[in-house]
Amino acid sequence: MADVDVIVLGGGPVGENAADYAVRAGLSALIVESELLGGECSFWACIPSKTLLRTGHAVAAVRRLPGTTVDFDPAAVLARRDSFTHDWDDESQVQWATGAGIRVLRGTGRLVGERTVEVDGPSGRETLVARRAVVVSTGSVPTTPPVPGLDRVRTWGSRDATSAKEIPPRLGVLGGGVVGCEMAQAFRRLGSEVVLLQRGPRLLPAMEPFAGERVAAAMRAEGVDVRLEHRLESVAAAGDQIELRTEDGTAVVDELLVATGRRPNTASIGVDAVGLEPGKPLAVDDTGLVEGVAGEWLYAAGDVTGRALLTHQGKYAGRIVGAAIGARAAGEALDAGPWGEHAATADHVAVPQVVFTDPEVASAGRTEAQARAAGIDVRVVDIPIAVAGSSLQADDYDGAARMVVDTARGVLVGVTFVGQDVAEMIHAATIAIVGEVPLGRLWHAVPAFPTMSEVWLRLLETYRS
Ligand SMILES: Cc1cc2nc3c(=O)[nH]c(=O)nc-3n(C[C@H](O)[C@H](O)[C@H](O)COP(=O)(O)OP(=O)(O)OC[C@H]3O[C@@H](n4cnc5c(N)ncnc54)[C@H](O)[C@@H]3O)c2cc1C
Ligand SMILES: NC(=O)c1ccc[n+]([C@@H]2O[C@H](COP(=O)([O-])OP(=O)(O)OC[C@H]3O[C@@H](n4cnc5c(N)ncnc54)[C@H](O)[C@@H]3O)[C@@H](O)[C@H]2O)c1
Repeated sequence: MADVDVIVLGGGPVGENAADYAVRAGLSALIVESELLGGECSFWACIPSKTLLRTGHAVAAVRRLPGTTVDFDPAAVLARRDSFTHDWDDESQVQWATGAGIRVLRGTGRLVGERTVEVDGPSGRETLVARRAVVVSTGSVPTTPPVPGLDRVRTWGSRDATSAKEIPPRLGVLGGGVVGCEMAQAFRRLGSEVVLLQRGPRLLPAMEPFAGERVAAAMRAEGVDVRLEHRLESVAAAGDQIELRTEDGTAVVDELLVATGRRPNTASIGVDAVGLEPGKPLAVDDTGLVEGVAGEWLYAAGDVTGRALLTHQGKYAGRIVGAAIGARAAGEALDAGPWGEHAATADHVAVPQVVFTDPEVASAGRTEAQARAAGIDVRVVDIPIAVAGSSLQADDYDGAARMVVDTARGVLVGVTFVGQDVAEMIHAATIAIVGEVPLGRLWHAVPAFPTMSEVWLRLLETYRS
């Protein structure tokens, strides 16, 4: 038994937020964590991957200005990565949790019944029963495609790439999604020869087409061998190396990063004990309640729901879940309508994402194709990013902006920027989409001169002309 209101299964960024917001709502919370508190994001994903990219981008930015000479030491980049991951020690996160009033239990948990979790930990097996709710936030795991030989050679997953202690002379990357693109460029800039195989016609296929096209062009210009429409037919060990066989030849690499997507981590967490199918995402309503389980006690948030595999969006869902559990426990009516306090409405229409390549890709809301598929009449405005702010930022600044407008409502439904340093501009788009700011009013939001945000003025001028 556990003397606790809420048990959170999985202490990644999402579980931490759900527990924190349950405690803020006056409940007690306990996180069960099998590896490191802070999860994939802090130790193997967002944070280490961005440290591997950041120095290379800063160096490239400086080189775009005349009169500069700059170089960097890959070993120092790896050391900075190690400091951000605290050498894969979660003590500071445990201190945060304790300070926030959250209990942490080390061990591997699984659902065994209503509000009941069994945990195998260092001191044996325990069965815990939550008074109010269980939140599942066990994240996602990488998928492996059925390529002959792949199971018989040494491969890297994203964890191996982000925690690498040495830079391989030749790196193969299978998959041209976000992980594949970010890691291909990071390792290229750290000194690897990189070959990237993408089965489809474009990199970053979930984003606007020009995003992947520009990232591919930039990576090729710096020597990444980007092969589109490329099927990896088989893989074989070649001594200590790995031979990749494709329809038009072979490539030999020292390491092969498989970055072909992720699936929700529900295969062995006991969802069958509550009538759900293992391996499938946990479908939730907008308050985070798991669909198909009676009694309003089982919630889920983050990657495990398959909604938006992004830390910020999962944390948003975690905050909503914690608050919703608190409100239900207090007998309060939930504010669960669109944009209500207890509804993750933004998941459907206003998700921001940044791909931290150079050029960066920053998007919010829907792509043109997604908007049209949702039945929205759209007008699309495409312009280069060519304002005083961008020309000051870098010589020969090369960027592109797209705005997708719902013509019936006169509001933005999607924005994408591609270019150096565009990440920090995307929050304005998120605000305009969430706030459903009429374009007539947005016209009065005057961007400061000479910033890159003047691209907003050009987008609106083009739309009005
Ligand atoms: C290489 C890479 C880079 C990324 N970069 C970004 C980025 O820049 N920005 C961004 O927004 N997103 C990024 N993501 C996505 C981001 O990492 C995830 O969306 C985020 O980590 C999801 O958080 P989560 O809490 O749902 O799951 P996780 O972070 O995966 O946490 C789940 C936790 O549950 C624990 N757990 C699992 N099963 C059990 C069990 N049975 N018992 C107890 N504990 C368990 C795990 O040990 C883990 O700590 C990246 C992903 C990858 C792979
Ligand atoms: N900066 C960020 O926000 C960030 C960074 C990294 C990861 N993430 C998140 O992590 C998730 C997982 O990323 P991911 O890149 O692993 O998955 P993904 O789904 O984004 O991309 C996988 C890619 O692999 C390709 N692919 C699949 N099978 C293949 C095969 N057999 N051969 C060649 N190509 C193949 C797909 O066409 C796709 O482009 C993403 O959904 C993303 O949201 C976010």
